[in-house]
Amino acid sequence: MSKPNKPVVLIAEKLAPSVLSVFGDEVEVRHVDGTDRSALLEAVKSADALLVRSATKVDAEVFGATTQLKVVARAGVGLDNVEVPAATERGVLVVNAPTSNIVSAAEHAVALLLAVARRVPAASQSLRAGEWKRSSFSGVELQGKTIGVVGLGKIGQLFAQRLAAFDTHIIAYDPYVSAARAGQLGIELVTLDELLSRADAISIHLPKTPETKGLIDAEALKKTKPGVIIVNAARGGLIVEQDLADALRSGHVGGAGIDVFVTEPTTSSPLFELDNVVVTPHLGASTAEAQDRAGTDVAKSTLLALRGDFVPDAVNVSGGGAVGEHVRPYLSLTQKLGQLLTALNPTAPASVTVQVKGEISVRTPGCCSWRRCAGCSPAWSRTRSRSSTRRSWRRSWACRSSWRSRRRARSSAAWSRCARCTPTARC
Ligand SMILES: NC(=O)C1=CN([C@@H]2O[C@H](COP(=O)(O)OP(=O)(O)OC[C@H]3O[C@@H](n4cnc5c(N)ncnc54)[C@H](O)[C@@H]3O)[C@@H](O)[C@H]2O)C=CC1
Ligand SMILES: O=C(O)C(=O)COP(=O)(O)O
Repeated sequence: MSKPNKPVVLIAEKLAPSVLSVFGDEVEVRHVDGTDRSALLEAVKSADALLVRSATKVDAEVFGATTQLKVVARAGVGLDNVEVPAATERGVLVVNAPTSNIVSAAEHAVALLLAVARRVPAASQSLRAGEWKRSSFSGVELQGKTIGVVGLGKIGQLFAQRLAAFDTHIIAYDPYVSAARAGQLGIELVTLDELLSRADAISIHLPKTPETKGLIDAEALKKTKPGVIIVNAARGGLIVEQDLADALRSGHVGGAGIDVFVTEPTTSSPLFELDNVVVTPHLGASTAEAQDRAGTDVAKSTLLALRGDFVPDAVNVSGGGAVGEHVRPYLSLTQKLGQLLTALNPTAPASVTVQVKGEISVRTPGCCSWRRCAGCSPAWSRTRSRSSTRRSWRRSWACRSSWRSRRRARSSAAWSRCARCTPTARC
C-alpha cells in the first residue's frame, strides 16, 4: 500500500530551529521568502500550512491562490498582517502564539524607556566619536514618576509590573479592562485624556485596529505634560509619526523610544533625524527565548490543525476568539471529562452541554464544549473534515454541543462539568 504524501508546511520567514524539532519527519518543510509576493503566491498553491512572522502579508490574494491551505500560523502575537476574515471565509484556520514573546516585548519597552530617559544611545555614540561630554547627557530618574500604560493587556501588564519596581505610580487607559482587575494589579485606571495629562512617560501596548490607528496624534500630544517620554513597542501607526516628530522638535515631548513604524521595513522616518529619539527596527520579539517559544508554539498548533485536532491558540474558531489564559487550564479538564464519558458510555452522544460557573463564566468559556467534544468522541475525529473552522466542525461532527454559564458558584471560584450527554444513533 502506498504511503500518503506528508502535509507540506511552508515557512515564509526566519523562524527558530525549534520549529523543525517539533515537526520532526511528520511534515515536509519548504521555505519561501514571504516578502517576495510572486514566489509566495506560487509556493502557497501546494502548501497545507503557512508559517509567518510580521513581514509576510497573508491576505485574500494569498488565500485565493490556493485550495490546499488549511492553516496559517503566526509565530508571534500581532495578526495585523493576516486577513483573518478572508481566512475564515476560505475555511483556513489561523493560529498565533499569543504568549510566546510578551516578556521580550515588555522588556524591550522598558529598555527603550530607560535608554531615552538616560540618553544612553546618544551618549554612547558621542563617546565612540571621541568626545567626553558629561554635561551634554543629563537625564531624568523614573522614581516617583507617573507612568501611563495605554492598553493594559498581556504586555501592558508585564510592562507595568516591571516599572512598578522603579517606585513609580502606574496609571492605565484600557476601556476593556475592569477597574477591579486594574486595582488587583495596583494600577489606577483612568481615561485617555487623564492619562495624557498626568503621565511623565507613556508606553503604548495596543493592538492595531481601526479604533486604535492614529490614536496618538497631534491633538493627543498637545494634552501631554511638557517633557513627556513616549514609548511605542506595539505597532506602527498607533502614533502618527509626523505629529510625534513635530512635538519632539518643538520640545513639548521630551523624548521617544520607538520600535515599530507605519511602514516596515523602513530606513526613513521623520523620527530618525531627531536626537532625543531612540529607534530599533521592530526588535521587541527578537530574543532567543521568545523566538524559541514562538517556534515551538506554532509548530505544535500546526501539527494539531493538520491532524484535525482542537487547536487552543486558533483565533477563528469558537466565536472568533482565542482561548483566554483563564479558560485554558479548564480545557484539559473538560477533555478528560469527555474521555470519561466515552469510557462509561461507548455510544457517541448526539448532544452535550458543559456547565460553567463562577469567575470563569464571564471569560468566554464556549471553547470548553468543543474541547470536551474532542475528548468525548475520538472515533469522530478520524472522520471529520480537514478544515477545523467552526462551521466545518459542526458539519462533520454532526454533534450539538453547547455551554451554559452562571456568574455565581456555590463554593469554589470556578468549576465546569458535563451536564448532559444523550446517547443516540445519530453520531
Ligand atoms: N514590538 C514587537 O516586536 C511586539 C509587538 N507586539 C504588539 O504589542 C501589542 C500588545 O500585545 P498584547 O499585550 O499581547 O495584546 P493584548 O491583546 O493582550 O492587549 C491589548 C490590550 O489593548 C486593549 N485595547 C484594545 N483596543 C483598545 C482601545 N481602543 N483603547 C484602549 N485599549 C484597547 C485591550 O483591551 C487589551 O487589554 C500588539 O499590537 C502586538 O502586536 C507584541 C509582541 C512583540
Ligand atoms: O508578535 C508580534 O506582534 C510582533 O510584533 C513580533 O513580530 P516579529 O515576529 O518579530 O516579526
